[in-house]
Amino acid sequence: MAELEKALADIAAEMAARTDRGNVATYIPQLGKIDPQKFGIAVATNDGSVLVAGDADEAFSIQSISKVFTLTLALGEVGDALWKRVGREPSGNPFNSIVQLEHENGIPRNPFINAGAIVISDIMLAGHRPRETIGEIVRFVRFLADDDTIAIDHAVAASEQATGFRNFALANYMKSFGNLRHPPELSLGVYFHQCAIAMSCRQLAMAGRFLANDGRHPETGHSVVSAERARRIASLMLTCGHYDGSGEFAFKVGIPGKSGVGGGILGIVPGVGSMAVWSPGLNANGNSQLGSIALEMLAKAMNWSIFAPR
Ligand SMILES: NC(=O)CC[C@H](N)C(=O)O
Repeated sequence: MAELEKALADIAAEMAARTDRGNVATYIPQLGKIDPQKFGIAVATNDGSVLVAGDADEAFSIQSISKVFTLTLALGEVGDALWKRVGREPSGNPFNSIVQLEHENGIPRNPFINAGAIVISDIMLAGHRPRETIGEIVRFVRFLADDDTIAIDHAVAASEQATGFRNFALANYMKSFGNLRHPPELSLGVYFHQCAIAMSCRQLAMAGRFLANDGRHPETGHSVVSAERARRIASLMLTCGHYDGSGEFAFKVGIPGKSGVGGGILGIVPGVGSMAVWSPGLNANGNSQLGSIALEMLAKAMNWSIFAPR
C-alpha cells in the first residue's frame, strides 16, 4: 500500500508541473470553463482501501464514462438482445463520427461511441419517461459508488442540449434506419443528462469496483452483474473505450479504460481494483492528455498491465 501511495503522490506532483496539458473541450461551452490545471487521481482496491492524490474529491463532468454504467444497466434490462442493435467492434473513428452508420444499417460499431450510447439510452427508455430513466441511471451510479451525493450538473446538460448538433444528426440518422424506438429528442434527453453526471475521481473509482471484482460489489459481496458480463464490459473498454485512441491506450497503459471529454478516465485492473484520473485538457482523440500519461505511469509503477503475468 505504501508503494501505491507513493506512486500516486509522485504522479500528482509530476502532473502539476507539466505544461503539455492538451485542450479543454469547448464544443460543450460549459466544459470550456474548467481550469486545465486541475489534476486528480484515485484508486479503490478490491481489498477495500481507497487512495487518492491531487484534486481527487472535486466533481467533474463524467461525460462518456457514463456509457459504461448505462451499458451495464441496459444489459441487465434486455440481456444479449442488445447486441442486435449495437456492435462490439472498435470504430477506428472519432467518438462523434457518422460515416460508418450509412453502410452499416444504422447499427453503431460499439456502445462507447456516441451513436452506440444513444441507442443504449433508447433501449433504456422502453416503458419509461425520460426523467424516470435518468433517475434510474443516477440511482445506479450512487449505489455503485456508495454515495448519495452524486448528482447531475444541469448547466452542463443544458449546454450540451443547446449545442449537440452532431448528436442530433446521429440520432435522427439512426431513427431513419429504425434503430431508435423513441423520438430522437427523448433518447437524446437521456443521453445528455447521463453525460452531465458530475463525480469526483474518488466516486468514480468506487463506482468501477464491480468491474474489477468479477461483477460483485466488493463491500457487500452482492452481484451487480455476472462475472462473465463484467469481463465482457471490461473487454469492450479495452478495445473501444478510447475511440480511435483505443489501440494506443491499450498499447501504452494495458488496462481496460473509458474516457470522457470532461477529462476523466475510469480504469479497471481485474482482480486488483478500479481507478479514476482527471485532467481536463484533451489530446487529439478527445481523451485526457495527462490522464492517459498518468495511468501509463501508474500501470508501469504497479505492474498492472493486464498482459503482465501474475
Ligand atoms: N467523448 C465524450 O465524452 C463525448 C460525450 C459528449 N457528451 C458528446 O456527446 O459529445
